Amino acid sequence: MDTLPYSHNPLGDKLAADGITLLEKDSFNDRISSSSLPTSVGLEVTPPELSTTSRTVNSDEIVVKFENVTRLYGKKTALDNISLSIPRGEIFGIIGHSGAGKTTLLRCLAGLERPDQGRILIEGQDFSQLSEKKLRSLRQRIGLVFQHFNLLSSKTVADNIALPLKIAGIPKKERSTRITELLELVGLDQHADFYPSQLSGGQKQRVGIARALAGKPALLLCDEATSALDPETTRSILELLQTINQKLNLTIVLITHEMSVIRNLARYVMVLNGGKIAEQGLVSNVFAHPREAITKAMLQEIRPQLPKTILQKLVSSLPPIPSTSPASAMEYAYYAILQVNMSGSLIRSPFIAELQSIHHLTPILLEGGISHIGNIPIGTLFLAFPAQEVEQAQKIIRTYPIDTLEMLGYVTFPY
Ligand SMILES: Nc1ncnc2c1ncn2[C@@H]1O[C@H](COP(=O)(O)OP(=O)(O)OP(=O)(O)O)[C@@H](O)[C@H]1O
Repeated sequence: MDTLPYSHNPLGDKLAADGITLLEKDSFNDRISSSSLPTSVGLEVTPPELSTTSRTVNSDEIVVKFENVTRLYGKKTALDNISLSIPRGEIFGIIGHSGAGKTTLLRCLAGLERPDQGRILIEGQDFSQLSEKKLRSLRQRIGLVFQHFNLLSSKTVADNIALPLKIAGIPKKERSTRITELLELVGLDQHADFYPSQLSGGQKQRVGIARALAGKPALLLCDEATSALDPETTRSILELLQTINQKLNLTIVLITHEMSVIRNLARYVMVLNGGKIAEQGLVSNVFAHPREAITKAMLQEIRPQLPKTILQKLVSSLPPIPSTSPASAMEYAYYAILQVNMSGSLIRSPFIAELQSIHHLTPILLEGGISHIGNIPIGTLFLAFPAQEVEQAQKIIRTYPIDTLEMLGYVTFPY
């Protein structure tokens, strides 16, 4: 008898309890009927929640729509008035700390929970109005990828992928063709007869992805799909998800606590905090111009950091000047450190050279780095200026199209 590793995965437990995709722990005996969904009307709308994009989308291109969704657990508001629209073929990331409401949102999205207020529409169908039976068939339009893969250990790779097809009543010959296609898509065509115990973590997740795609879903939900993987394997799984998104024009929702996953894969991001939307929009905009403290804090994960040796020596203000020394001596003994965040063409300009040659400042580059979101470069520089230069330096730097400028404090050199 197979045992699914649900215990590692709270969502897996909850999904198992609700009988979705991985259905019953041993038997997969829930029967899901296949159904075709009506196409929705073709009115021209621009999703207000994605106002950072100028793209105009047909309403029938919106695969997921939340309208003022609130979900309560007793007195606890797990989701508070959430509105979002996800156009077909997009990769949408949802990020937040533990307890932010990510799992609740995913469960609502998967049709496992009904909102207490508001509406959820998948391909124009209102989840909250559907009977259990219709809800089950709508769930078939949703593929789920789990953090801990949730494969059946006594079944081969091919049989794991076959399960949802069997449940959907797909004939054997068709199943076999589909499995061959899926194995090729996920790069496991040589592994059909392997058992999960013979696979690496990344290969197991490839099987999980193939299984989620078996029913040709309209939407792929990935719940911390790479959190159990090492960085190299994470990269290869993110590349696979990107290939799938492009080849199949499949809409993907990523739930994660890692900004690097959002940066590498998603086009849109929603930051959840305490059940509320902190901010949402194009990843390139939100990353370059984070408005909320929670977003800024989460972005620290992927921005370069000031070396610890310098951080430890930072003081927030210049120490009192000893009566025996002239003020200038004290100023000359200290450097002020500025953090400059910038994006786009400024990164490719001779910014530091200009500070020196045109403005006669003497910055020292302490630390820095550039990441790319799509083809937009986003960079951070930590610059040290002699304390007496820092006011002027801030004024001048603010005349450039930077994203943010922060004065971090003072430090003596050599550090
Ligand atoms: N069944 C429940 N009963 C009561 N409170 C709940 C229940 N499920 C979730 N909560 C609460 O709702 C809030 C959101 O929980 P949720 O699991 O959605 O957060 P999360 O962002 O997924 O966190 P994590 O990353 O730790 O899984 C939390 O405060 C949590 O304690």
